Amino acid sequence: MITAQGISWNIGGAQILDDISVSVGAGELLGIIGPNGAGKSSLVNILSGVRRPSRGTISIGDRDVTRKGATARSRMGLARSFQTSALFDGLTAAENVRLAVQGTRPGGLSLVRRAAATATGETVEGLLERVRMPGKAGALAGGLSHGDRRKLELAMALASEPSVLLLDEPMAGVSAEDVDGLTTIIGEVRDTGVAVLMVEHHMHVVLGLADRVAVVHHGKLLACGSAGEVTGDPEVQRAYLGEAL
Ligand SMILES: Nc1ncnc2c1ncn2[C@@H]1O[C@H](COP(=O)(O)OP(=O)(O)OP(=O)(O)O)[C@@H](O)[C@H]1O
Repeated sequence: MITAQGISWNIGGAQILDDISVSVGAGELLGIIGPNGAGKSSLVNILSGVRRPSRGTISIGDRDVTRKGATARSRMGLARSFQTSALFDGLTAAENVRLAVQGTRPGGLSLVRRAAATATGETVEGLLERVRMPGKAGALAGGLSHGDRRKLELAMALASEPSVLLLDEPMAGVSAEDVDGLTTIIGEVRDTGVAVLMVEHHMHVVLGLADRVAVVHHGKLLACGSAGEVTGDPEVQRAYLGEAL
């Protein structure tokens, strides 16, 4: 569904990404792991169109979107969540989701967007149910726990019924209990046929949930394969020296 080929990114004289190629198919979850500063968020920014790569190409479906911006890519079925919160704290959970749903309406539809999105889209209530927050529709976003805020952000990212979902640390700062809940929800999203690319530091989550895992280190793709393949890779083990894999 989304393919990046030979992506390099230089900025301010520094090479942040070096010849990275990854792809995620429909109904597949690719986990991206790597030490701090490895270039994971930079890769998500380039895939979503927030940043332009110095070299390489990006396709959504069979369309080359390398020169398309974030808005055009979102019209083609791409959605993302951010490492930092993008919620309106003074609005309720339902109001936040409603804004996200309304934001998806004016854009034109494309062939790549999932067929389900050609209808009016899921209702706000449906999205809140999907992230297990039906009872919190009226709660102010600013008063929600970290876990619920992450779920709400996920509901908002799902408002456009994306075919490709990019998640940048969707479980950052949440309790262990909420990590389990979010893991289940993200797995369900993948199982509906969405191509999910997830950057995440919770190693046990990535290794348990991802169909394939890509390891980024110093801007390079160190390994990509099943959880067993990457954890058994000596180069990956060296990159994570001292950390449990
Ligand atoms: N706009 C920018 N200008 C200059 N350097 C940048 C820019 N964006 C990112 N970098 C640098 O690129 C490197 C990779 O950053 P990035 O945020 O992609 O890493 P990361 O793997 O997501 O890290 P973390 O796990 O800590 O979030 C870092 O050294 C960062 O300082």
